[in-house]
Amino acid sequence: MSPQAVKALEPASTDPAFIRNFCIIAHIDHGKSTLADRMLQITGVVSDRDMRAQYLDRMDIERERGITIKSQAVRMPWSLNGETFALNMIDTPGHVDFTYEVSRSLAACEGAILLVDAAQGIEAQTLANLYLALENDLEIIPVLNKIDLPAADPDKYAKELASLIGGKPEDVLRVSGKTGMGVEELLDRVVGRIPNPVGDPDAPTRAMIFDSVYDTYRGVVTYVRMIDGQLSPRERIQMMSTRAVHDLLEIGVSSPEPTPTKGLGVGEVGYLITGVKDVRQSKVGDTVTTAVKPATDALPGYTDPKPMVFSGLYPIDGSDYPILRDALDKLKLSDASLNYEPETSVALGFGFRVGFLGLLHLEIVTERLQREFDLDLIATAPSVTYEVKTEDKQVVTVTNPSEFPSGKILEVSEPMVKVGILAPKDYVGTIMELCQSRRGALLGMEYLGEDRVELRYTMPLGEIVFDFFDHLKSRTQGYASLDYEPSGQQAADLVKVDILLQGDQVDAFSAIVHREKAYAYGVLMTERLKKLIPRQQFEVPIQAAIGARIIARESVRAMRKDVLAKCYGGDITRKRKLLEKQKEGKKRMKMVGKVEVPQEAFIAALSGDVETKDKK
Ligand SMILES: Nc1nc2c(ncn2[C@@H]2O[C@H](COP(=O)(O)OP(=O)(O)OP(=O)(O)O)[C@@H](O)[C@H]2O)c(=O)[nH]1
Repeated sequence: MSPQAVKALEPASTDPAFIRNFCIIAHIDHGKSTLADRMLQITGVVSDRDMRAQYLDRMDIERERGITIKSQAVRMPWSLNGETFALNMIDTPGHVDFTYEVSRSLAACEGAILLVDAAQGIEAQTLANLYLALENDLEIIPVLNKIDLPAADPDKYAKELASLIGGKPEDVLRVSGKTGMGVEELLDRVVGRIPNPVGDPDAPTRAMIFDSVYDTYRGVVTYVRMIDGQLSPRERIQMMSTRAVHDLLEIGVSSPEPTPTKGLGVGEVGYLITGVKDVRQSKVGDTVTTAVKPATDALPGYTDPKPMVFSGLYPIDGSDYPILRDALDKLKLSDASLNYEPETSVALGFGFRVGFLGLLHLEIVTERLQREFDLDLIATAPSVTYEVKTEDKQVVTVTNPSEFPSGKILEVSEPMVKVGILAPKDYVGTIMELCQSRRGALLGMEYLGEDRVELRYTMPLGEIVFDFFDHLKSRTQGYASLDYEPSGQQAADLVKVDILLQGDQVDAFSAIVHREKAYAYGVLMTERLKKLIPRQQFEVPIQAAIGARIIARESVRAMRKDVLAKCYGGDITRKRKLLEKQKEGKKRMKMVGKVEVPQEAFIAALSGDVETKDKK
């Protein structure tokens, strides 16, 4: 390990004046992880030999998708004017779904590097993360990245950034995370511009939990930011929300691997291991204090984010249900934004209704469950929360279409979001057309610099969660970027469309859609299921209905003869092989009433991609 790296491991001097806590925030793909890589190398924490791209992106999914999902904290040493500082840097995710991760990282810092791709300029997430950082009173250091790119236009975007956050264009730093150019000057600016953390070393200890990860070998690893007092190894600590007391088995810093130190003082960022295996003992936002001299007031915790999208998760093999429950408990530890509760479906059996921050969050969680816990799952179509007022003035909250009350409905209201879309001005027309088709109402349009426009809409969340982002990207050659935030509920003419097989309703295929789109949904689903359901010994009528009214129908014709008919008199092995094949096939079937529906029918019928296949 390099001398600097060894230096980084010593706990910072008790004087927090030599500590700087900062994060890197930006729009997705503007280069946070690559810049973090260069910082790890330039400060000597990771040698050139050990360096690999996106070093801090730990999860396979992060590395495969090239996106950051979990905020990783790392300590780096940096000297300026003969003094050595401990820089605690937090790399953050850029996607709109992971704003919660960003907001937790920001609360542990005093400053933020606002990174903008010098070839793309300011994007929706740049603005969204900037507003979050300003809400946390962070010192902002504006930086243009990727200035090595031929398409980079730093002069143009320095002006844009300066007009956005104040200051002069010449104050905007210009770096390349790829080549390392300008990064040393940036580290100097971090030391010079970001205030050091403040706190009372003699007050009762208080540390804020800003992340926690479940490690199969070490149990729960809790990441904290020290506010007051200090923590030492072997100390007995207390979680203020549960009053639970634990022995501190290990305390240290990530530099970038977890490395034990002699303790943590005011302003420091590090990790604690207590050997606890129960995932609920270490809640993000909780305050850690010492058992011997506990603090009286807990720190302001995080507000758990409101899930924006719901989907039913069901194990394909019903006996995997307990494994799914434990897996969700474990994921919840490292992803506090995950909300779930048991749910049953006539067609799919026992599962969970899971709340996510957005579609990418849904995809990532489903992928993590399949990969880290070897679970084969069906995810029902994503839906949002509706408030349904019935004739007797009761208001029913519906997060699953099957909860939609039957009988006379007085009003249905749906969640709305305020949408911000940034794109080159040439795409304004196609974007407005798309938003209009999703029941969007234009709030305003502003020019940012000469050729970019920010469009603001209110739109039903239900019109965004499925494929709006994909359509927005494909209509604008990927140039448009999107951000949204909740903006209350609004009444709308919504109906529940049911799908019936042989007259039996299949709850997994029900959906709540706007009346104007009900017929199209019914036709789409009946046509799709006709392609996916194999022929049976009898005809299978497939119908779409609103209440008792049938709005679309298809049917799967009966199989003409017994599958063995053609081999009577044939040799016994062939007959046995055919029966074996038929039995194998049955294993993958879900019985819905008397109809055998293959698993892939549910998956294909519920996933958006079949829609695009249809379109193609
Ligand atoms: N030419 C050039 N490419 C860069 C530079 N920095 C990053 N990239 C490339 O830009 C892409 C995104 O880089 P990342 O560092 O993963 O971006 P990110 O902001 O961390 O992405 P998320 O974590 O998903 O938000 C990668 O292909 C990088 O190789 C740079 O300074 N110059």
